[in-house]
Amino acid sequence: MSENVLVSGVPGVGASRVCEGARRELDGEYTLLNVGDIMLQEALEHGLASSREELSRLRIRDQRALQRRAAEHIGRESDSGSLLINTHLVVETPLGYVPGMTGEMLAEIDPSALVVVDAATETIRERRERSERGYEHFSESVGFHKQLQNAAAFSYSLQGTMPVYHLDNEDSAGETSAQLAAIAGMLSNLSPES
Ligand SMILES: Nc1ncnc2c1ncn2[C@@H]1O[C@H](COP(=O)(O)OP(=O)(O)O)[C@@H](O)[C@H]1O
Repeated sequence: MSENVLVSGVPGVGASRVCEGARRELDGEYTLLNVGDIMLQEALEHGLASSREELSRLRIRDQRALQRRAAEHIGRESDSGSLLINTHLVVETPLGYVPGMTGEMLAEIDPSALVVVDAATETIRERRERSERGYEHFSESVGFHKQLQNAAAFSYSLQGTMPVYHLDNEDSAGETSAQLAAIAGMLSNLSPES
């Protein structure tokens, strides 16, 4: 049976790097998808946005439609095997924070586990400054974003049956990747053969 593992982190915490490392360790057992990339691809195809920043500036209604399409895409991908899904549980927009997932998306993706990648607020700020990925449009409210994300994680958990796992990415990203790979591997081993 295939498993879907949702991985979330406040932008800059290192979730992408950790997911990429875990994917390599899992050696083909899981495919890595990034919800933001899928939404951006959909937005490009429909002429709605041409960058991640523009994506977060779309009307909430349009963001919802893109989220729905991304979930459908992921649902189709999960028919072919297990997925590591890098997403944001809480999205920062110029008008405030909005949920990165909806009940409808969760029902479509049906994750087996939700992993929150975490680090100290100051560490996240420093990583944003050092990174070339461009985090300039995010506000300084990293601590608040983290609080919302943690609240969102458990409220999403209540809507389904997935446990929430906390991963500390304060030190070596390689070690955090190995921990994520271990969780994903454990889930695969728990699954009954179908
Ligand atoms: N454990 C870590 N130690 C040091 N730097 C890290 C660690 N994890 C990530 N980084 C760095 O932090 C920056 C943001 O990481 P990235 O994976 O792009 O973040 P996210 O996907 O969470 O926005 C990158 O420059 C990355 O190399």
